[in-house]
Amino acid sequence: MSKAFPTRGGPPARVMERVSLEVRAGEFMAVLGPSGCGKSTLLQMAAGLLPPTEGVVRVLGRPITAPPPEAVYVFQQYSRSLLPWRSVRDNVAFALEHRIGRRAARAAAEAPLAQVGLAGFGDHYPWQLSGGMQQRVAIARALAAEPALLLMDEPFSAVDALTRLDLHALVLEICARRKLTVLLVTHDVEEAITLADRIAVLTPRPTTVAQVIEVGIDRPRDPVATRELPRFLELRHALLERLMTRHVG
Ligand SMILES: Nc1ncnc2c1ncn2[C@@H]1O[C@H](COP(=O)(O)OP(=O)(O)OP(=O)(O)O)[C@@H](O)[C@H]1O
Repeated sequence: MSKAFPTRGGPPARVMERVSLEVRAGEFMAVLGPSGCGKSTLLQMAAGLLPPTEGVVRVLGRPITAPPPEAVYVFQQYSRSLLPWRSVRDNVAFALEHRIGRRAARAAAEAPLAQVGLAGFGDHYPWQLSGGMQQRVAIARALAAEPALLLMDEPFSAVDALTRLDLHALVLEICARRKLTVLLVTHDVEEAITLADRIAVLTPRPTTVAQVIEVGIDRPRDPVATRELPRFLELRHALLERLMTRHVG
């Protein structure tokens, strides 16, 4: 698919040029690219939130023009995606209320909260929690919807480095337990290697897919020990070399 945005008076800004990417069922794919290359645009198109200028997005073989019911989206700005006037439990219940009603949704919120390590925090409000805990709430809300497809836009970039490692461990654990297909957009090379089965590397604008790399590190993975493996270091080196701006052009 291709994407161009209209500009005032000038020719359209071509952001994406014939991007073709297939995410296999049950796979964790990371999309890695330099800042501003169009990663969020790509994810929004995959989510049916933004139409491509040319081409088509298919989810489970169906062309989509609106967010598919199988998918949930986790945003970078958890503080903006949680509802501050609702308790943690009611934020998670929000994902289910339209299907099963408020009371049943509240009860169903407990399991995903426990799964992200927040059992006992249901009555707190988002603003009473740390950034990492708030992002856990957002992940619990995503899981509550029992999605087949999880779309994540730099979900860990707003938290500190140690919290990020904790959240990586959480995501690895969730993916080991549930059969999820994940598309994660990130500019963090180490995050992509730690979490993904394959990494799609994007070029600067107008964006195309430069390469799709098989990570080839066995699971279960530990986010700390994985960083010391020769394969991790080899991939990290190759990806950083490719993505650093001095190599662009
Ligand atoms: N609605 C829009 N109208 C015009 N231009 C847009 C629009 N949305 C995005 N762009 C442009 O498209 C390009 C890609 O933006 P996008 O946010 O997808 O990049 P990104 O790779 O996610 O960036 P970052 O890594 O900084 O988050 C940018 O140059 C941006 O200015």
